[in-house]
Amino acid sequence: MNVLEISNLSIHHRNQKIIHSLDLAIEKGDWMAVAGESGSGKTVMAASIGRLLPSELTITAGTILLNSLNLLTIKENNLRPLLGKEISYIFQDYKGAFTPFLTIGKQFNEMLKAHTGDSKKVRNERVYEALRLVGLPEERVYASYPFQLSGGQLQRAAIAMAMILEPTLLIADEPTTALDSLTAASVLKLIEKMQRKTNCAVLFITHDLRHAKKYANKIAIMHNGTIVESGLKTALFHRPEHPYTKSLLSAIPKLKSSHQERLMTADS
Ligand SMILES: Nc1ncnc2c1ncn2[C@@H]1O[C@H](COP(=O)(O)OP(=O)(O)OP(=O)(O)O)[C@@H](O)[C@H]1O
Repeated sequence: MNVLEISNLSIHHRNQKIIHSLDLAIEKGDWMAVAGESGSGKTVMAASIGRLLPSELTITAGTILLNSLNLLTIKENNLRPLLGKEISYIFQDYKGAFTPFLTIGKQFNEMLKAHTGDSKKVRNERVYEALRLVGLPEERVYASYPFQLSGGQLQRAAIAMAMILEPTLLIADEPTTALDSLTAASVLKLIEKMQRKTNCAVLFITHDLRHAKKYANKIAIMHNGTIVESGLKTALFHRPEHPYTKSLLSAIPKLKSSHQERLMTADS
């Protein structure tokens, strides 16, 4: 069954089409990578799912179903509790995941307070466990302000926050672009671990087809505001059909041997 089903989505900026006739389906446990050139509409598409678009962009057609619930027509009051609980986001700008003036622990606590009836003691235990799970020293990070953590630590904390309520859909919009390659690899492995634990669906926006190749089971290729081709990774890599997909694949650096390929994907 599809966790997420986007059908015939169109988004405009005034008279300009940003997204048009876009279809995408993601099943439970899928890691769907969306790749495509800069400006093709990946971020706008991802933001539209949680109705997080800036006001100048308008959804002009389509449906976005999350477990059969149309996110585009439900009332704002009913949508808000789903964000964080059913749909979580991780962004490239991990600094934006946290308010600068509150400790990380306080921000986790507020999140749990908003979505659960847990007591303070239970909330604290859950926060410690969530931070431990992503490999952070829980007591120190709990008491830290965002600026006291490194980029990699902050992105780990952002992942812990995104996953603490075990959402059905995790949307990761270029989560590693701002990180060095070793930290990026560890962050992607962490998302993989969290997905295995919860069996959530992952919508992974990336520039890097090597990341898509390594982590995703399905890939969608975006071009000029729509998805031109999508399907199982193996099929798409071995038998691309759309000319744009073919040109994108041919742009991946050619690898001389499987040994070199292993080296390349190990640090990416
Ligand atoms: N707030 C906005 N107002 C007007 N146009 C916008 C706005 N946000 C995005 N766009 C336009 O929508 C198109 C898609 O942008 P989007 O950020 O989704 O691309 P992208 O594929 O995510 O690119 P990148 O890989 O560089 O992040 C672009 O032409 C962009 O200029």
